[in-house]
Amino acid sequence: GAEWTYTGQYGVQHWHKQYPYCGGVFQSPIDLQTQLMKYDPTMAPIEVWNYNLSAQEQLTLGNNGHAVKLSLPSRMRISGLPRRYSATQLHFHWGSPTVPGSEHTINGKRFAAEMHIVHFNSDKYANVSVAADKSDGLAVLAVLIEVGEFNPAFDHFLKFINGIKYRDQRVQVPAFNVRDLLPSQLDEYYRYDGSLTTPPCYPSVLWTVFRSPVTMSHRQFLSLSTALYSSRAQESVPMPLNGNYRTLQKPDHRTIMVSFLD
Ligand SMILES: NS(=O)(=O)c1cc(-c2ccccc2)cc(-c2ccccc2)c1
Ligand SMILES: [Zn+2]
Repeated sequence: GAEWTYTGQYGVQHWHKQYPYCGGVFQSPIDLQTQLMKYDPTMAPIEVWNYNLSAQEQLTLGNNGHAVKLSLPSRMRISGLPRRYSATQLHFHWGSPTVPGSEHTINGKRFAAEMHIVHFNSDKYANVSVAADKSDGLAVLAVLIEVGEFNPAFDHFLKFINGIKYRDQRVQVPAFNVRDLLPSQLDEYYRYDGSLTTPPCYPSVLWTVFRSPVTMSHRQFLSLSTALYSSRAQESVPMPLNGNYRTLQKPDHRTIMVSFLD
């Protein structure tokens, strides 16, 4: 599609001109505020299937100019949701080394970064392209990231990040256990109906935001937040890729279901 960025003349306030849904309802991300929350005792722990990929398999790590993304095989699945969803990719949103850049906030607290594992409703749709604009098409697992303890799981792809510094660069990386990127507890999460947080902003995402953040070390976070450019290698002026998080959207009278009581 046409160009879009996070700042400037094609920044987040302008997306709706090229992508009408971006100006629509049920947009993401939102601030997960206590007063919008409702405990739902029927929300089961999220279960992941086939997340433990073997190192013999290779995944494509790419820089699409807006984020760093890792392709995932569709046999990776999640359950504990109203339907069964198959994975397609994971990617990250961050700020800068000194400015936090998660997309969702919790009672106004913004975290250093946020990882999204994108799944599509494989019970109902043949592939993610068909599912992407359907109201029951996508389910995204969101993991909030804080700077703290070193996390070896992130190094499975961070050690290759200098191979994809520029837009449209891709490398193959050995697969690994993607479960290790998730918090240890998958039973406590926020749930709401929302949208893609990038154009075309389809209102097609069942969001699951885990309550517990994960950590990566400051050195790992510097690598994620300073290694990439949104410009292509041959462009004369390199444009650092950071601050790739959308502004908070209106709650639009949505209720945020929570799987925990305290
Ligand atoms: N942030 S997100 O989770 O809502 C999201 C989902 C998908 C997505 C991916 C596959 C199928 C369908 C939707 C793609 C992006 C994206 C991020 C950076 C640049 C361009 C697109 C972002
Ligand atoms: Zn995302």
